[in-house]
Amino acid sequence: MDHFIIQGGTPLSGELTISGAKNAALPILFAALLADSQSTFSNVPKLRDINTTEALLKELGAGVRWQDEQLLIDGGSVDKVLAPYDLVKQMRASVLALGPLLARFGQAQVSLPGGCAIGARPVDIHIQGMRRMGATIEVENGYINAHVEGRLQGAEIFMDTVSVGATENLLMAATLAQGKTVLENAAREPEISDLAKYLNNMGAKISGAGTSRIEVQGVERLQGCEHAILPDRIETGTFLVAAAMAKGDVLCKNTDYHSLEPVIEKLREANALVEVTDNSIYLDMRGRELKAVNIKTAPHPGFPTDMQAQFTALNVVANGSATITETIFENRFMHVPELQRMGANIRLEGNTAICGDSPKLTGARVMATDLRASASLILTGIIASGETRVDRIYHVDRGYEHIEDKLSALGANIKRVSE
Ligand SMILES: CC(=O)N[C@H]1[C@@H](OP(=O)(O)OP(=O)(O)OC[C@H]2O[C@@H](n3ccc(=O)[nH]c3=O)[C@H](O)[C@@H]2O)O[C@H](CO)[C@@H](O)[C@@H]1O
Ligand SMILES: C=C(OP(=O)(O)O)C(=O)O
Repeated sequence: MDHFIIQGGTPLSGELTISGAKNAALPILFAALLADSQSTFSNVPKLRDINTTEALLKELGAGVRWQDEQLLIDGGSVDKVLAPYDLVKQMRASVLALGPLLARFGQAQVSLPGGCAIGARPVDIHIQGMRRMGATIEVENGYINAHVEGRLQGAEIFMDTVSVGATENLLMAATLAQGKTVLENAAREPEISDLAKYLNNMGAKISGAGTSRIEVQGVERLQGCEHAILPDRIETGTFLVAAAMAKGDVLCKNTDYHSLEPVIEKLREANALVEVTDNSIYLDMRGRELKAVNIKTAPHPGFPTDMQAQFTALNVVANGSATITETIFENRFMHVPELQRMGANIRLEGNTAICGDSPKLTGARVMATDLRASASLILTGIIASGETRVDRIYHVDRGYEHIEDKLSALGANIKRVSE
């Protein structure tokens, strides 16, 4: 298994180009299953999760190929409706195959994704919503077995928890349903708006994406089209935090500050100078005092849980004490014991981490437990004195494109070691 070796204490300065968003690309690539013709995607990040998605789409019979940095997906040849355990277990987002397969073929068999390091992550809201649309769904032998006679039927669906994945799955299913679907208490993440943009370009009739009430007028057929994946706000935020922690400066290009407002607000509160243009964000922390900030995660437009671990690391390096409260996932503090091994002064109380001053951070051998936890360990390793080894970096490769190359270009001393 690969690991990273980081020699800490190097300054960070420079610019980088932000990749396409993993969390937009995944639902959008699955949405290509709704069409009987080819879609062409640009700005698709090169990630392990994208490789897994390609493998699953191929398994279902879709045409999948890269051409000149664009990913071409043809749903016309899909001839299977079974998403097997071996692929789904590698990536929870595989459950997003359910809505498109059921809506287009009237049946789907998708392995239950199971829990993961950050929480149990059930998919009951996805299943209940599809039942409301007329599907018969049984969960047995670890699989979600769904079918519907004829087409799904439009329905009014109130989701009692704000769920990004359930909103996406039901939105995709509703595009080919008969009649009108209303999704109430829908998630408002920018990735949902990007999915709706793609679906509308395919011929869907969706309004209200990006608000908590989405209306979908079902259509009989969708066709492939071109789509550029929106920039990754979490990758952007991670690099902004890295520069703030290292008291350096960074220019993130090909990004979108609108989707990052809660994060930028917190970076300014931490005393960073942040300047934005239409497609770039510049952060300068040189010669400034980094101050700890209180964080409470919430669904968009609140502070994103996917930036929580990175801000925990920021607070460890910053002056003063502050609290980090995680409200989305019940177990998203796996990075804390690893950060403590590097000298971090953090105390956990329920769903809150209390971060105090940590006068001495030293390199250590630490283990990545999930994607963003891994990022927090890498960023702390860049600040700590001496050598840090980060094990199990396959988690990082799920969601960060060439993170070691991008950090090295900014001045970090980080090397991938393949065993
Ligand atoms: C691929 C992708 O886009 N992943 C993101 C997506 O995950 P994902 O879509 O899995 O997260 P959700 O928004 O669904 O989860 C939010 C909360 O709802 C709960 N829940 C969800 C569905 C359900 O049927 N029942 C239920 O109880 C979850 O356990 C969690 O506590 O949104 C999360 C919250 O912003 C992000 O951290 C992930 O990076
Ligand atoms: C939790 C994340 O992703 P996933 O939902 O794919 O596990 C993430 O991107 O931080």
